[in-house]
Amino acid sequence: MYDFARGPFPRTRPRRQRRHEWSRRLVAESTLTPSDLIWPIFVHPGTGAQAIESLPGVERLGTDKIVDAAKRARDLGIPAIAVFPATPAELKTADAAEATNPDNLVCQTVRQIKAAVGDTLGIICDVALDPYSSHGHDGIVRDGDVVNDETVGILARQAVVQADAGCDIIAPSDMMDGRVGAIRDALESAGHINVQIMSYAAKYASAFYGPFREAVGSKGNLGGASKKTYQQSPGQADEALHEVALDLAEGADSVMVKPGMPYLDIVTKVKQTFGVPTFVYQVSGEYAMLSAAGQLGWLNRRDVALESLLGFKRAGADGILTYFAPEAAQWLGE
Ligand SMILES: NCC(=O)CCC(=O)O
Ligand SMILES: [Mg+2]
Repeated sequence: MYDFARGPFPRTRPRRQRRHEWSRRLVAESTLTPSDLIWPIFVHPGTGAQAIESLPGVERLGTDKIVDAAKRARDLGIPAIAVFPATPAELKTADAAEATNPDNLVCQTVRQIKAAVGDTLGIICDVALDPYSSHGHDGIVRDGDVVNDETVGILARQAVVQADAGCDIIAPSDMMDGRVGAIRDALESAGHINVQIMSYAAKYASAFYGPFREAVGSKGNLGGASKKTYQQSPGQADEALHEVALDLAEGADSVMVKPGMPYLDIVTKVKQTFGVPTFVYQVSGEYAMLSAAGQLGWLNRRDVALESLLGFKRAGADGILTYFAPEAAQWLGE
């Protein structure tokens, strides 16, 4: 029928299905649940909680706080946490020896959490030297170069001490070539055949990591130096697929893209190309940006956080590392 006063009636009206909340739910293509979230937690060797100025709402947790945080994660339905240490300055050295100390802060924390929650919560540990090195780089520096193969040998030992402590998922974030294969071999040789590897396969040399470096105290160590000789340049997409292919061939169980929001196209490409568990890290700068706008009243914290997380799911991510994890899980449960 044609109404000459009003023009043609659209036969297809996408708005029909948007009219009611039940209908929007019924046609929803992507959903977000607490099971999609991984909570990165900062730990320090003392007691009490320390604020992190550039990450409002995020704290470094002392030894008396960490078990409660782990239980909170579990009770909120968050499947796994990632533990990051703020290593005291006096333990940082050029050779990052503390990284392979079986009694370092991360290993102690993992043992403490596992003793309390067992296998009801997964624990992820980063493998990289930056929280332990006096120069702030992820690897060993020789003549100004971050040397690959020598670093890989240390990373493999770091992975084994973390697995010995009870870590469930080893997450190499260093971007050295060949480290996934070396870590896999080292884990197998040490009997850790069921310890997973979640590889930071496509990690970009990004300006969004600033607040994290404040949180683990590596900012001053790094000074103005960049990580561009090992992390990917922001314009690279094919190279990300190459990196993912290499890490899968070397034995990674899952892969990660990092940062998140500026790299959603990479998440989609990785998921569509490989069809493997694909994670994305909504990094500290992304959290800081959304939090700051929320504090200023320019954006609604809850709404932008949940929208950004759902966006990662729509892009193809199977899970998201995010500092919003406990808050988001709580919002999702309301
Ligand atoms: N390896 C973990 C990180 O580097 C996190 C970066 C961030 O949240 O900015
Ligand atoms: Mg690589």
